[in-house]
Amino acid sequence: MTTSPRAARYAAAAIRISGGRPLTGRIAVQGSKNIALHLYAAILLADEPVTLHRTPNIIDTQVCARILRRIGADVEEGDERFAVTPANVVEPVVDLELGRRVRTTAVLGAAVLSRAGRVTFPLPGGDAFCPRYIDRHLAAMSAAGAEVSIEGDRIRASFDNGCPRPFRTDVDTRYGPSLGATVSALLLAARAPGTSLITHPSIEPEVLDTAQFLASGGVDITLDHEGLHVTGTDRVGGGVFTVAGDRIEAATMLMAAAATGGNVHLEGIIPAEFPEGLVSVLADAGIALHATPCGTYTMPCHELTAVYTATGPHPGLPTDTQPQLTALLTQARGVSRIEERVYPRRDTHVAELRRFGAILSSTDHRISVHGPIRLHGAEAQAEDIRAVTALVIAALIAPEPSTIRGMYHLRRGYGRLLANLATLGADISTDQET
Ligand SMILES: CC(=O)N[C@H]1[C@@H](OP(=O)(O)OP(=O)(O)OC[C@H]2O[C@@H](n3ccc(=O)[nH]c3=O)[C@H](O)[C@@H]2O)O[C@H](CO)[C@@H](O)[C@@H]1O
Ligand SMILES: C=C(OP(=O)(O)O)C(=O)O
Repeated sequence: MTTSPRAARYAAAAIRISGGRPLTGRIAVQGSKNIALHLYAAILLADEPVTLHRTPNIIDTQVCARILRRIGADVEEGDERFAVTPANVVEPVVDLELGRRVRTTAVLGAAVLSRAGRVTFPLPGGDAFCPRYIDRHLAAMSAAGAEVSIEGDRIRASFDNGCPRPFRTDVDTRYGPSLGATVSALLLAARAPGTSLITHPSIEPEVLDTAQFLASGGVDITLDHEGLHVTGTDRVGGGVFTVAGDRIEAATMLMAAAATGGNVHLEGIIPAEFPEGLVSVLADAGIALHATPCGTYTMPCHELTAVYTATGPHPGLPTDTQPQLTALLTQARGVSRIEERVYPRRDTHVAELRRFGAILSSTDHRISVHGPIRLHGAEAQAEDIRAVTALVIAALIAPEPSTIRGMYHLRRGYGRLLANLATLGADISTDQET
């Protein structure tokens, strides 16, 4: 990931927390970071204006808005609102510096290729907790008829005849279906004149919501045992859409509350929006989710229990909740084991959690956590977006003051997480952000 001047400022900023108090109360969940980011790419296909509501106010959406502007779109950013009037002339480049800062760069690249017939984009950024491949994105581009070449960290793709042809592509990887490659393939197929087939697709909400967006714009999409069948159109409609609640932020908040012996009422996300794998591991640990008229409620949990679990593709346990779950399980009775199966490893939080007194180990993709442990205050450094929230949870448990650096990662994905924690009663402050 490249660093911007803002990233350098955030890197020096610290989050200060004095924990040891149960977090209790009611908060509103932001719109989903990952759904919003994939929709920002899909918007590039629309021939009519699009407005998204409930967009999270985070660094990643700001960076993508700038990328869209440089491509030529007329972009208007408001309070949790993002409106785009399509470009008459599409600049077929995902800005090389901005594109290195976000993960959806290859998906943006597919969108520009689909729309403009050619594109140059850099290798994506985002978290760097392990190698994150994009070969299935490039395979979808080739299958759609593009000539694809890689020069250093720059990828070029172009169609001879200026548009994608109907194609068949498989987006499976050794770690399961690729979410991002499924969306890239969808965006290419959406403008191909005929029916394409995407086999072994991811069915994460990011994919289904992007498919719904395209379907409402006139693209015919069906999912069956063979995969996603997509019949493209040469004119994609626009409209108004609302981004679903951020299930990862919601899960983080309820785990923070449970880890401190508190309970939380989450507005803007209902229990059915939490993946089954997450609901069942939380239930095994002793945390039940209840539906309320406008959200989700958790009861205080008196004793957390150790679990054996593994991350997996939707509707399994999301990899993006694994670090927070690791922190929570330091308070659960027994030895917990979590296998990371979406990535070869995702464990930058493990060594940092030890600074709080946690007893845990990590071997390749397996993490073991002993509990319950009385955590103490610590100074820790977060290296990625969910690791930072795992460390925040540890600091909320520890009664002594803690300092966590890595604010950039937090601001990349969460618009008001710290404010929400304060609303629940956390003693939390940050350095002045300039
Ligand atoms: C299926 C899944 O859970 N995907 C997660 C993944 O989406 P994201 O779209 O970022 O990543 P992918 O789903 O594409 O990657 C999943 C795995 O497949 C591998 N891979 C991917 C593409 C490719 O072309 N070749 C390849 O080998 C990756 O290296 C990774 O190990 O990270 C996001 C951020 O953490 C999460 O929100 C998503 O839930
Ligand atoms: C790893 C994540 O983000 P990104 O793919 O943007 O790096 C995440 O959302 O947990």
